[in-house]
Amino acid sequence: MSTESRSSDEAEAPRPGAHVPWRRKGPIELRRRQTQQGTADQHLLDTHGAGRFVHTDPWRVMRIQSEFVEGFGALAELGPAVSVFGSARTVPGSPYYDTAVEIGRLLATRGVAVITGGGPGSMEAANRGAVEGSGISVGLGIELPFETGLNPWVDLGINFRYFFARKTMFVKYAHGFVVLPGGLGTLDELFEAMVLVQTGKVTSFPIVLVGSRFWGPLLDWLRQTLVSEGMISERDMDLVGVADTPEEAVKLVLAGFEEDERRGGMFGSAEEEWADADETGWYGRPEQLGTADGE
Ligand SMILES: C/C(=C\CNc1ncnc2c1ncn2[C@@H]1O[C@H](COP(=O)(O)O)[C@@H](O)[C@H]1O)CO
Repeated sequence: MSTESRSSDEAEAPRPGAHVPWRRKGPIELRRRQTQQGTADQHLLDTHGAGRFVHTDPWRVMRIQSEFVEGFGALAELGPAVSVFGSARTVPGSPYYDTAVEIGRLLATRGVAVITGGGPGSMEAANRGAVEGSGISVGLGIELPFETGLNPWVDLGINFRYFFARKTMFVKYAHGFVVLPGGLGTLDELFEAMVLVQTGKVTSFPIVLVGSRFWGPLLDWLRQTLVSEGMISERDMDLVGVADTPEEAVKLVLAGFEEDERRGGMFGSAEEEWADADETGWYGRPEQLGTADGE
């Protein structure tokens, strides 16, 4: 590049041979005052700076990484599992609570582990059902300002600091979602799952909404507003199924799972999945296919 065509930023860059303080830290190059940050060893050994260092972004990246490592390690051998979502405020003894207990129990008796957010309400209920059904009861807790801790029915619990690391576990280790009535947290989890299926980041992943009375108005809005305004396609409405009983919910969520097992594994070939898409309505669209494992 000629000197004339350089941008003003580039014009400030040191010419070869010009003396400017310069350091390299792995892939990062530092010049001038940026070189005066001290070395990693200095930060580690300097007792005055130690407290501040743990609040830096590189340190946070290590913590984030460790959450993935811990989560992958703890759940790698879980076997077939379904994630169950629903309100943290569902009251024990209420119809929604009892429904969640029964869903957890039915999944457990079918040999399917139950994964929840590990909190109170419908999460606790589903974990309780899993224990009552002699199954595996998993809780992926989240550190919140108002600490609630893992519910007492969690047998395998992991506490996360970061929502996004925790969310990865819900999807990576489950073969489908059951979504009970809930508030913002539940809606967040539902829509994230729908987007992952819609965009082909996960495949053969049934999402079952429990309670047509509760979910009906939302589904009507999706159809009447999002579909009619062209924001989603009519086929996107097939990303979710609706059930009104625990038996129906478990049957729907395991139908996709059993279909997948019949094909010989967690992820049958993408081609096969798309070929079946019209019949089952569970799968996204071939033109949106990313990679089967979402990476
Ligand atoms: C609000 C209360 C406790 C909060 N404790 C939670 N512990 C674990 N996971 C939670 C908690 N709150 C929300 N979640 C996640 O969101 C979904 C429920 O949120 P909603 O807004 O109640 O629908 C749930 O699936 C969790 O993953 C005590 O009242």
